Amino acid sequence: MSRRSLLFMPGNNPGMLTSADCLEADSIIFDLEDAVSLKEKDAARILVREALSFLPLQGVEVTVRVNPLDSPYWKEDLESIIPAEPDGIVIPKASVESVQTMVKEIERLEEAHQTGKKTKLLLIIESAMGLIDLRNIIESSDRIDAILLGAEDLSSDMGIKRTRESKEIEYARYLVATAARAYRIDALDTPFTDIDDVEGLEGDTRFAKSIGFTGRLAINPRQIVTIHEVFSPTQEEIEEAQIILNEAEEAEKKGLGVFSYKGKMVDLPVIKRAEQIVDSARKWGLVR
Ligand SMILES: CC(=O)SCCNC(=O)CCNC(=O)[C@H](O)C(C)(C)COP(=O)(O)OP(=O)(O)OC[C@H]1O[C@@H](n2cnc3c(N)ncnc32)[C@H](O)[C@@H]1OP(=O)(O)O
Ligand SMILES: O=C([O-])CC(=O)C(=O)O
Ligand SMILES: [Mg+2]
Repeated sequence: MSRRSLLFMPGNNPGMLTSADCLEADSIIFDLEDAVSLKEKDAARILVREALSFLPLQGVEVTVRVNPLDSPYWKEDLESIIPAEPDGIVIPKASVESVQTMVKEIERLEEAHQTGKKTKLLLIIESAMGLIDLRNIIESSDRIDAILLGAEDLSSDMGIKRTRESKEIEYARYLVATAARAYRIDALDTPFTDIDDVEGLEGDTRFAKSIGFTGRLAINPRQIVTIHEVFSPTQEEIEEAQIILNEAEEAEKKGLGVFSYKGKMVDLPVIKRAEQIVDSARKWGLVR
């Protein structure tokens, strides 16, 4: 599954939860972790379970971010949420140990409640250790569908300051994007926290896309349009990709593996990129 946007909603906010399927996000994350205060943990867990069970939630992927392994909440979170069959569980502060322990519990609950579903995992990499152990973490379960970078916790773990320019998280971004692409799973970038800075969001998202991210997290519905615009191919890119694919078909008939288009060489990698563009345009309804 490829997602351009994943919108966070604090799990204790019923008004937001009920808007989940009408905000146009590709995916929603009902949060039980850092957007929910300690006093509200129990209330949020119940509300999210009810939302999953009784809201229509059609046409949008719905996942739940549980609390981390070193908290007293994660087990109760899973016990309450897995029977309500979310599409995925988002594991914060991911490590090999947290993935393996939570997968065991998820499997037990799926079996006990006969959910008939293989819940996907989306992992947040948000510590220095998480970054250097990335490969082992991704290989620790076959349910992992996406890697998310969590730059706020990462900065706090590293003792560094977050800036609008984000130079300080560049290495982490390259690592996460490259590792996720190596395993053919979604590479999802950290949220842009200044919700009023549309220009900043756009520039930062363009950079993320340019190094291999396939989507990013959002914290406010107003950020979705910009994120989708950046992660969707433009009409010009789609038209050019279609022309290249047509020309490639003609070249193939003539037995040519390489040809030129607008003075530039077209060979297999270029054709593959054109296919990717047309596939994603189809997926997002930008072409028939
Ligand atoms: C580092 C991390 O862990 S990030 C992940 C955890 N963080 C979160 O989940 C935060 C989610 N976002 C939010 O709570 C809010 O967007 C805030 C606090 C950042 C800003 O809130 P506001 O200033 O009220 O935003 P804004 O004025 O744009 O809200 C407009 C409308 O959108 C709604 N809205 C805002 N954010 C969201 C959201 N994430 N999901 C759904 N609806 C939302 C508001 O409820 C409001 O609705 P209304 O007009 O019916 O009252
Ligand atoms: O991963 C995220 O989306 C946000 C997060 O938890 C962080 O930045 O610490
Ligand atoms: Mg975090």
